[in-house]
Amino acid sequence: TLSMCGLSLSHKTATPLEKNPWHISIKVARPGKGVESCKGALVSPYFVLTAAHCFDINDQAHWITVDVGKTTSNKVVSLFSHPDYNIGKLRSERISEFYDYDVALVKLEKRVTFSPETRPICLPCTEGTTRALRRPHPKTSCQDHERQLLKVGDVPSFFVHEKKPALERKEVLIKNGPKKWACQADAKKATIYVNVTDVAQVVTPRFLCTGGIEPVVDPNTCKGDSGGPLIITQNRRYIQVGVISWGVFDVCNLKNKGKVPPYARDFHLNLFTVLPWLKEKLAEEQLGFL
Ligand SMILES: CO[C@H]1CCN(Cc2c(C)cc(C)c3[nH]ccc23)[C@H](CO)C1
Repeated sequence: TLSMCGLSLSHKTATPLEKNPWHISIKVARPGKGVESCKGALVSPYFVLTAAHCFDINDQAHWITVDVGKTTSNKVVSLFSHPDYNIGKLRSERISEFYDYDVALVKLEKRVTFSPETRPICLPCTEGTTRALRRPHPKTSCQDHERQLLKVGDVPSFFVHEKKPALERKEVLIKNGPKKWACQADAKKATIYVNVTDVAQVVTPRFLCTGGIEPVVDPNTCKGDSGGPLIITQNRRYIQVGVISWGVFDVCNLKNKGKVPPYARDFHLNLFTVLPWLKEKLAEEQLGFL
């Protein structure tokens, strides 16, 4: 049977992981170069969805540890970054980091046993999401999912920031209507994008944009939130629509002394734009892709 996705415990005494049972912490310990911290989401018994920029072409599998539920360092067997991800693609235009298609799947050595603190999140265009959206099966299409989840306008969503031992939910609005263009335009205020003439060079159609102060002040991501899920809640079920990719301003960087500018925006890889790749890589996970 297809196990239920996007379920969590929400009572007062539930633990942080029971409230966010899909939450995954990823660490890459590069000898002589320190540890890179990223987050991810459990999407099936074998796979964790995260950001491609968490990894480097020279990373060895045994440098990567993945904390799932209460067990730490599940062994990584393979890493599938999206084939169109290439952080150095615009180097010739003096744009040092390019985050298009910033998404990856980590395959674990051992399948994960689900438990109250270890459960998968729902992915768009799967049967699990059709059920979570309470849409009549099989009439529901992938386009129906997109229309229902990413409505035109300011779309309520959240990401999870890990502040040990807590997992804090940060509510943000996806600017998916008239505010989208101002959201994207602020990307040019990022330090490394000074040479960017047309923002469309770096903010490609793959991104969802959050942050800023209109209509309300949105919390911002930190570098260490990279790879975590951007989540939409429907009927108390959790559906991942994005992967935290990059931000204009790292609110956790102490040099920034916590003063956050109004142009602090965050960009998330929109999962609806990489469905063929997701479907191919997760073909054996019985998620029932539409
Ligand atoms: C475009 O120029 C910027 C690229 C990314 N930024 C780092 C960064 C990454 C890599 C990932 C996530 C999730 C971030 N959230 C906030 C910052 C941040 C720095 C600015 O801090 C320069």
